[in-house]
Parts: sequence; C-alpha cells; structure tokens
Amino acid sequence: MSEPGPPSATLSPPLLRVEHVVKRFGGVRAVDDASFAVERGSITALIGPNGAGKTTLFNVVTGFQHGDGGTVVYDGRAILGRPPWAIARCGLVRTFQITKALAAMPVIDNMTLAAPHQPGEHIATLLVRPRATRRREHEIEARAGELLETFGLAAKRDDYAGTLSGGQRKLLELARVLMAEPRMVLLDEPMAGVNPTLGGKLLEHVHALRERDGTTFLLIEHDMEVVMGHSDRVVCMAQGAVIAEGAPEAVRNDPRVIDAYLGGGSA
Ligand SMILES: Nc1ncnc2c1ncn2[C@@H]1O[C@H](COP(=O)(O)OP(=O)(O)OP(=O)(O)O)[C@@H](O)[C@H]1O
Repeated sequence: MSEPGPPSATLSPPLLRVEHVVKRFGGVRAVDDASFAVERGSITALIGPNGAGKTTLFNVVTGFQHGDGGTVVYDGRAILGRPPWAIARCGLVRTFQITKALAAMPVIDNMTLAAPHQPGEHIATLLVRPRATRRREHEIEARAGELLETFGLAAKRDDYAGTLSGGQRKLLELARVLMAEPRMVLLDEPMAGVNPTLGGKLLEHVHALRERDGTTFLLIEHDMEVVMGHSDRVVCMAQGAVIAEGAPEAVRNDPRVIDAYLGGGSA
C-alpha cells in the first residue's frame, strides 16, 4: 500500500499462483494443466483465442466453478475449492455484469449493496448495537459517494443503473467491486462494448488504483492495443493450457502465440 507502482517481483512472492489447474466439462478440458503467476501490484493481461479457457479459469480462481485439479494460492493461502464469498473476503474479487435486478435499482444502491458486512444483515446486530450499525452505514454511504465521484458517476447516483450507457455500466461494475477494498481485481473483457473515451477512463482508474493502493489486476482482454499499452505482463492460453508468459512484447512475438492465434493449435 505504500510504494506507488509495481513492487519489485524479486522482493516479494507472486500475489496469485495458479498451478496445474484442470477444469473439465464432460469430455472437454476447458482448463488443462494451466500454470502461471501474477506479481503483486502488476497489471497482467490474460489473452488467448476464443475458447482458450480464460473465462473458465477466472471462474475457478474466484470460486464460481469447481476446479477438477491443481492448486490456486492467493497471498500464501490455498483457495481452490473455497466459496466465492470466502475468496472475496481474502481480497480477491471479480467484476460482474449489472444483472436485471441491479439494473432496476438506483446506482447508489448498487454500490451500497456491494459493501461487505452489510449492517442490516443481522437483526441481532441492529438491535444490540444500533449506534455501531448506523456508523457502519454512514461509512458505506460515504465510500460509495466517493467512488461515484471518482468514477464520474456522481450525477447518476439516483438514476436506475439500467439507464446507464454500456461504458458507464462498466465503470459502475468496477466501482462496485472497489466497495470491498480488494487487493486484487479480475476483469473479464473490461473494454468490450465500451466507447473509447469511457474505455480510456476505465484504464486510467485501473492505473490510478495500482499506483495509489498497489491494487493488482488480472484482465482478460482481446484488444491487443490495450494489452500492449497497459499491461506489465501477459499470460497467453490456448486449448486450456498456458503457452506463454512474460513481458508483452516477448509474448506477442512468441511463435507459439502467433500459431495459436492463426489456428495452429500449438498448445
Ligand atoms: N459451462 C460449460 N459447459 C460446457 N462447456 C463449457 C462451459 N463453459 C465453457 N465451456 C467450454 O470450455 C472451453 C473454454 O471456454 P471459455 O469460455 O473458458 O474460453 P475463453 O478463452 O474465455 O473464450 P472467449 O475468449 O471466447 O470468451 C470452450 O470449449 C467452451 O465451449
């Protein structure tokens, strides 16, 4: 949290280590012995052709799908098989599309609902410690307001989330996960369907969070300009496996990566 920018990879172990992870759907090995690491404070891009297993890997890492094998270590803790809420509580979160239910709620409620430990969740707390509950409610509302301000959504505070543009929704999706003050955020195609101006804003926020809080990002991204211009490291998957990992330029020029994108199936 202290030093801006990515800390030296040589000084601290990776924040996330994915080791030999397997996920099958019937006969399909969607993730097939995938291994890679994400350095603390980095912006790491996960790339690969369609069907490479990127989203499935996200789901397994964040506990939304059960892995069939391997290990995932986050900040020194084995997390594979833990439920999503327990993983989120460790500080590893992913963004979610604004669902129909959330779209029918005001933007501010989308934010406050995303806060961990909702004061109104436990009636006993409400009855026994009303002042502490109110204080927590104020904290949540203040944080939600600050984030909306930062993300340029303050004027939309009371609008239904469903009325936001595609780009504004993506900003809201990122702002929502920040309510949990995560140390690592997984973004699945954050730029998809977003106009370049708002897409640029979203990337600015990603960099600012990394610089200010040391937040680590792992993002699935198809746009190679975004990947090359905004990530420190790139991991490339094909046919469920990791076929290359390293500096963006090196991965882009790796013959196995070029083959995979050309349909050569070099995994
Ligand atoms: N729920 C599921 N049931 C059956 N097969 C699945 C399921 N989810 C994914 N798959 C299969 O697993 C493989 C990997 O899919 P996945 O969506 O993880 O790839 P991806 O790299 O995210 O692709 P894209 O870039 O197109 O989103 C594909 O063959 C896909 O058809």
